[in-house]
Amino acid sequence: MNNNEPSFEVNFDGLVGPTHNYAGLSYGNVASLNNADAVSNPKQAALQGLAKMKAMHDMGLKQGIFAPHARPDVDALRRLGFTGNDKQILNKAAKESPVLLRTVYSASAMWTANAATVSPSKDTLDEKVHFTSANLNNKFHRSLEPTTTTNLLKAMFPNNGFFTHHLHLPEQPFFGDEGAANHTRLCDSHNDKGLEVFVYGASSFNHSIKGPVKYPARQTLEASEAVARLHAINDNQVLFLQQNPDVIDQGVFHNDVIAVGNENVLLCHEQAFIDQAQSLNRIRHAYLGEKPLHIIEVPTSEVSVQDAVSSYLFNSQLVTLADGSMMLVAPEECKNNTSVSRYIESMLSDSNPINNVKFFDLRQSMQNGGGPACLRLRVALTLDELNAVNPQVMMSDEKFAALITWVDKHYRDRLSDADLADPQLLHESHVALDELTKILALGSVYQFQR
Ligand SMILES: N=C(N)NCCC[C@H](NC(=O)CCC(=O)O)C(=O)O
Repeated sequence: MNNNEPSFEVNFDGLVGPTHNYAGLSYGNVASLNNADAVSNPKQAALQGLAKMKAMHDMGLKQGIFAPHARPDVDALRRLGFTGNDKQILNKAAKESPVLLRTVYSASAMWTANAATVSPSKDTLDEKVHFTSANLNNKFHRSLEPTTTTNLLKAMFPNNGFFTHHLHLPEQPFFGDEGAANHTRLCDSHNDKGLEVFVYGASSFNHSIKGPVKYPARQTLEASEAVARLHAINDNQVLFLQQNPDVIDQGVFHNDVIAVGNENVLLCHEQAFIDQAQSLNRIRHAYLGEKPLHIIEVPTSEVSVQDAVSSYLFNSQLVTLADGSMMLVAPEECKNNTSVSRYIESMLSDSNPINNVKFFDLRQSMQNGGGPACLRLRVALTLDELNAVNPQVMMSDEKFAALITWVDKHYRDRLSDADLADPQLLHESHVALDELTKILALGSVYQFQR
């Protein structure tokens, strides 16, 4: 099965936007709620993200940059009945509904694992790469993202001979879709046909499927099925599994908080899936590769669900290095958690392809429930497809330097709730993003530029 055609997994990381703040908007996401009143540092957040991107680039991996969205989204406030010019609207919202003001300021598009679901050309009937932006219907602040996400994806992947972009699913809870955070691809190597595993939290139509009782299930079975249909994924390359509803109720709001896959490795917690033994057997049975599939199941006795949620062990990235070995790209919180760091040590010495770990300080994002894997959208590409990507969105030493200068010039180092009423913040944000679209050659992707 293994072919020699070169192929790449490119990680497109969300560049943290200038209005990154803590607003407590994501019920079911423990970190978001715990830090609802914290003061953020957008500059540090952006620099932490860029440091990770640069480190990945320096390791020889292909790294891309996903631009932030324009915030505040004043049009959303207009749609909700606020009138006047931008400044008047922001003032009125600050007085009448501070919570709505927070939602339209959220920089949540930084978590690009939720931007879209991507199916590589090796998996699709027409042999094109398919993208469907996620509707992120479960949270109002995130439901503002899909249209701009699609504009950005089209500017990043402009060649319709290689890339197909689908409209996000209906904006309705029955089709709640959170993108690649609930989607893993298993294969011998990125240039082989993969098994696309879609993980859902609940079903909208089938009430015999028991969902969580405390926190919401953000991804529905019906949404996953629709995305697989849109992408025309070959039948033998798709699997739908249910996430364990009990762990959703303990703060595992996306599957990538409890499992991560890369090529022929699936690292997951013992409680990740419903009927775990049967779910894992379905994966083994459907796996198309010839190499051994490594399913590394982390026992509760070694890492509790609570430790998994607080350390974000499973929100690590798992990447294949040039020598074929795999590296865990983990948040620093894993190093500081005794049971998690002990587990990582033992996993690295066990016989499996993962034999290295690198820890990153992503605290600004982590405090909103976003770890290393939340910050990136994986796109597996052939060489021809890679050559068709807008080259200006790819990381390089020069691009890194330009982005650091840009962040230093435009970003504040402190943002609290009180700052959101300041219309100057909107102005600063627009000036910064207008300049960014030139650095990344994106064209007029934002509403304020049209
Ligand atoms: N697991 C993945 N792939 N992504 C993490 C997304 C975190 C995001 N947090 C937020 O949206 C918090 C915003 C706030 O409270 O200010 C969310 O809950 O959707």
